[in-house]
Amino acid sequence: MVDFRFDIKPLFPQPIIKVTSNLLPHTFRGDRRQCLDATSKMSEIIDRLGQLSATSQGLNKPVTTAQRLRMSENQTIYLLADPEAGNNGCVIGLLKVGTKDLYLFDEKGQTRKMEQSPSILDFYVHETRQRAGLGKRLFETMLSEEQWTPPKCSVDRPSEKLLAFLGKHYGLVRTIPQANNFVLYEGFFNDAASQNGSRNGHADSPQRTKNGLHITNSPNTQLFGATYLGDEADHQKRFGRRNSNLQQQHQHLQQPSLLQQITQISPNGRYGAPRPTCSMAEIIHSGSGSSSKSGGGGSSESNR
Ligand SMILES: CC(=O)SCCNC(=O)CCNC(=O)[C@H](O)C(C)(C)COP(=O)(O)OP(=O)(O)OC[C@H]1O[C@@H](n2cnc3c(N)ncnc32)[C@H](O)[C@@H]1OP(=O)(O)O
Repeated sequence: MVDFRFDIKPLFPQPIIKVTSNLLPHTFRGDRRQCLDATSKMSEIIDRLGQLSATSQGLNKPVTTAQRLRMSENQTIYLLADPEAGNNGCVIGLLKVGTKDLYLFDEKGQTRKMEQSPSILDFYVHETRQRAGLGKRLFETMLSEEQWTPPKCSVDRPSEKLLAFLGKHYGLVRTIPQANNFVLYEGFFNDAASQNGSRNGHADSPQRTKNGLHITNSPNTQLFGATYLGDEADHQKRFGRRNSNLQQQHQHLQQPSLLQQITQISPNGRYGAPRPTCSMAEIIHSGSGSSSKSGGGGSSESNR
């Protein structure tokens, strides 16, 4: 468990607090001096937990820092503490979520732009307290506060532990292959609400031209060309199964002008630095025939 040189109790009047870009607990009340003191301590807590999370995931730099949260407009960190542990209390876990504008493939392989899509960005429970239900407690609090449901959340390159967590607690197993590092589950695009991804989310409906081609200004379209939106049978007749479509996309990528475009929209954040392979997400992505480095819209938080 993570303790600090200062008493965390004043910052944690309850075990789970929310922190946004002002770097103050959502419960905070105080004058200017207290505010400065609280932000400084919160920064220390966030940086420490962010670093521990990165280390446990084998990342070479943290996805979560106080500085990044301060610069963000739509991210929230949930922190779980045990204020009564030891002399000063200790912090046990962190969950960072936010909304992202993402270009995503739906179940039919059609590109959709999802605006303000709910995303799980970083999640960590201290090693000494894992598998005791604390992750679920943190996650449930987040779902209730954000008014999200699990299938409507995209997950930024989940670790094997997180994949297992989502499978166990929420029955999320079947994924929809993507060309970026976000993992989506079946149900993401379902029903009227999911057309919006969530209360916040909003999907651009694809525009169909006379010849059935779907053209948007999305990175997927820029990279792979327009997508055919005809009936499934017709689709298969024209293009064969999705694999052969992806093969065509791959050939399309060989063209120099497209390679240049890829460079121009080369990923940042999570994509920015090398990371050891061999996570389940890696298997899912390679199984879909798509490259996790081929863009697809929406910046990942780090290179998980
Ligand atoms: C977008 C991202 O943030 S990706 C990165 C996710 N974070 C990490 O991988 C960091 C290391 N892991 C952790 O911090 C934690 O394991 C978390 C946050 C994923 C889950 O928190 P926990 O408190 O362990 O979750 P909780 O106790 O509620 O649920 C337990 C379930 O999570 C999964 N899980 C947790 N730890 C493990 C593990 N070591 N191996 C496999 N599955 C695990 C399992 O499904 C487990 O159920 P089980 O014990 O019956 O097999």
